[in-house]
Amino acid sequence: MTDTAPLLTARGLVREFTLRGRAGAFGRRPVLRAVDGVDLDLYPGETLALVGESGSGKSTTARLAARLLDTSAGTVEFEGEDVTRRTGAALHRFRSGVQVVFQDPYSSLNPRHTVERIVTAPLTYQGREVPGGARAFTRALLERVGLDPDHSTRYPAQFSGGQAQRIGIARALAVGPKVVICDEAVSALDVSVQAQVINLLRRLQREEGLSYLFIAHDLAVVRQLADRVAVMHQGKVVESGDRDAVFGAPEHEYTRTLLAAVPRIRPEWEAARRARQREREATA
Ligand SMILES: Nc1ncnc2c1ncn2[C@@H]1O[C@H](COP(=O)(O)OP(=O)(O)OP(=O)(O)O)[C@@H](O)[C@H]1O
Repeated sequence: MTDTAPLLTARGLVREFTLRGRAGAFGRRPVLRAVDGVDLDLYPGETLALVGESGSGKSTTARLAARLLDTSAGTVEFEGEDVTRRTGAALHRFRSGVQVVFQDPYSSLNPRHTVERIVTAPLTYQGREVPGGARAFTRALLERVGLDPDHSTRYPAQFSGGQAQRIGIARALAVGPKVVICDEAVSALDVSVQAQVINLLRRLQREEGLSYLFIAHDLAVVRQLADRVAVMHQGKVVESGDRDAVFGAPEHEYTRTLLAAVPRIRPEWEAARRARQREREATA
């Protein structure tokens, strides 16, 4: 990885939130440092997973890297250019390169808009033409993510959770990004649906050379997808490296605790859960 330049780089990222509540000494309100000096490098074609317990700062880091949130300090670079303070058209150009898929597909898709309007919105928002027209463009995108192209005039509520997440992925792909930041993108899905969406992400990466910054608290999912892993604890990256090295021989005490806390799914529970899922699908 080191002989290629990283696509997306974070250096010394800091984000503080001013908390509500009574001001303390000198009239200052309490401040929470959610992200505390994070360095990250995402290389072309790889998946870098950001793991850590709830509240460790993963989502805030993702939002800073995607420029959805302003930094308190530190820089974000994309393809070697500092994008930390970009606005307007320059920010749009950055957004064409870096897209986000969020956790909850239903709340991140406008329920009153058709799929066609949803997936072409990033282009129209940026004032870009939709190549080949909205209908043909949407049909092609739906096919790419494994959905029926005839469903482009449907609304989000007419899709299952897994299908809705595929629409979220299609929307991210619409602008032709090199980086997709997946912020707990498969966490809300049932395990079997999760596996299908993970396979889709893998296929898209293979076919299109995408890079993923993959935020997840589920280490089993991370094992399936990540090339490298960065472990966050209290706003800092405490350990990072190749997936097998981090999982196989964790150096930091916190990583060992995190790995030890992974619930082992008992095979018989998983078999029963799958049977229930099949039943639900058969009666749907
Ligand atoms: N807008 C905000 N205002 C105040 N505090 C915030 C805000 N956003 C995040 N935080 C706080 O920052 C810390 C880090 O949150 P963040 O969501 O980044 O963690 P996380 O590792 O992604 O956790 P989770 O997996 O639960 O989403 C938490 O203590 C959270 O409460």
